[in-house]
Amino acid sequence: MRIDIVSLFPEFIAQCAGVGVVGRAQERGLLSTHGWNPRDYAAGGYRRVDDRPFGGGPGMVMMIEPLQACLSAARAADEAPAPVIYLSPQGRPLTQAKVRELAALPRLILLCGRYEGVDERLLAAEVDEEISIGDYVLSGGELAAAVVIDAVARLQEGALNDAESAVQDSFEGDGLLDCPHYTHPASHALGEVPAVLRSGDHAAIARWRRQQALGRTWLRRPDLLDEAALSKADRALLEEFRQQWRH
Ligand SMILES: c1cc(-c2cnc[nH]2)ccn1
Repeated sequence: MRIDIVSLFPEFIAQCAGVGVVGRAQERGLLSTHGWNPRDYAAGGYRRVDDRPFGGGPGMVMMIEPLQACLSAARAADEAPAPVIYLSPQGRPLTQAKVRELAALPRLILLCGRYEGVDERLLAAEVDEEISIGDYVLSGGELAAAVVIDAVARLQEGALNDAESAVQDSFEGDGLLDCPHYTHPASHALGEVPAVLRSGDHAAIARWRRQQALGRTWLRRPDLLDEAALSKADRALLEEFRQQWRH
């Protein structure tokens, strides 16, 4: 099995993949891992990979272009087809059933975000699946990628010296999924930044972000909604989202 990892810190993954079960699986030729750094595909002297979020707010968002070029290079490195998996809290929870499904593939491409996240247009165009390793926020996707690599390596024939069964951990889920994020450029072949985020109307922006978070949670993780203590305003926003979604 081949795993390509797109990350601003490929050395992190190389360290994790070089020891223990994963290191042994690589030595035995059961698995190979390959790191790709989007900064190597960023234009200009500063090799910029992130920019400020439209609509304001803290942190930075990873830009489309370096990631798109880096993913193209990773894909071209081997003829085997591979799903692109983005590690994020907005993803579907990783379960052992999913690990078994991934472990049976010839190849995976894992995309690790940093900062506030990745421009939503890149995700929409390039990502086949989002996976979360739990309902908490990490500093980036690398630790989650290391978890996926470890879990699928253990299922490679001959990786484990003895018959150990992998245990599926449950997690306490609460809160809502994040809203989509966008950064420069405002216009791109992959689409436009939603106008509200460029309006400068902070109340409208906050409303839109809350509604998107509620709507995404309803669509992707309704189980979390059952747990969340929604205000009257939240319920009205969500109902509006549901109406729009159904039309
Ligand atoms: C996968 C990724 C993440 C994450 C990526 N960047 C910040 N947190 C959290 C949980 N599962």
